[in-house]
Amino acid sequence: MSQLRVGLCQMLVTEDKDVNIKKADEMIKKAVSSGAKLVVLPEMFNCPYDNSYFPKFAENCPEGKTIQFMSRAAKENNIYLIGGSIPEKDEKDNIYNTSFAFDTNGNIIGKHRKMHLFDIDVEGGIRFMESDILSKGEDITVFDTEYGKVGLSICYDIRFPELMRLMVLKGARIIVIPAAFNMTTGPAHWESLFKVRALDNQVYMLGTAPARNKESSYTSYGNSIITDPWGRVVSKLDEKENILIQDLDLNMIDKIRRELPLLQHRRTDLYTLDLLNED
Ligand SMILES: NC(=O)CC(=O)C(=O)O
Repeated sequence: MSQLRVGLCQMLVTEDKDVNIKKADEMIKKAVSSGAKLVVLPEMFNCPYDNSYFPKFAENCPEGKTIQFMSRAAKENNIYLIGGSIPEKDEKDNIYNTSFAFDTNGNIIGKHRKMHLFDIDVEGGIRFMESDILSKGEDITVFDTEYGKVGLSICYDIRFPELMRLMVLKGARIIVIPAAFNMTTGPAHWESLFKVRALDNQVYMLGTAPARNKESSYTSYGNSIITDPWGRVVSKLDEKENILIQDLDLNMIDKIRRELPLLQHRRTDLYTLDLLNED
């Protein structure tokens, strides 16, 4: 398959989980009616991005209400669905920021627990400490689709080039990043990060953010974005609720990797990037 139409749902997240699920359902259907075959939701799409909400909104896998909804939505709409992220609770009550990916039959084909927690304190800007509540994920996530391998990470994970490169070494041709940058780091870093990660790794990068909600404690930057393997911004939203629909030319990945063989030119005789603890 050389073409893939994707739909990035930049939805407004509220304090009501049911309202959020309903909104996600409507936006997925709209993306599908525009021809999207892979649909992406934003980080923490069922819950305000705020530590105080995570325990209350957290769900166990696979029985959680949001997880069941996502599986149904993927199957009913015959799409690959990357379910942004939600607070996920394990059997020991540890809470993770987790992204679930579903195939067209509603099966979970990927599950990424945010690996790098967002603990920052910028003078005159934002302070956020995910690790006060959340636990770290341990696994790199790459899964197969009929369009090729897809890598999945969440928000702050994009700042770690080693993780992005490891996904590419595992075969990722598209990297999906459900995210929620803010009004300090968004204007400064969002677009540059998507451009440089696409350029370095010669992949499509897809970033889906929540729409900006001025009433929430954490203000999302929005600006959902797609960058291509040449490092260009292909398409981008502003801060408002909307769906970004875009065709990806998957042949471009091979063309650029052939013409400018960065991945082959790595000096692996001099340096390596090792994945520790691989199963
Ligand atoms: N919210 C995040 O995880 C990351 C973020 O906003 C940033 O890296 O900036």
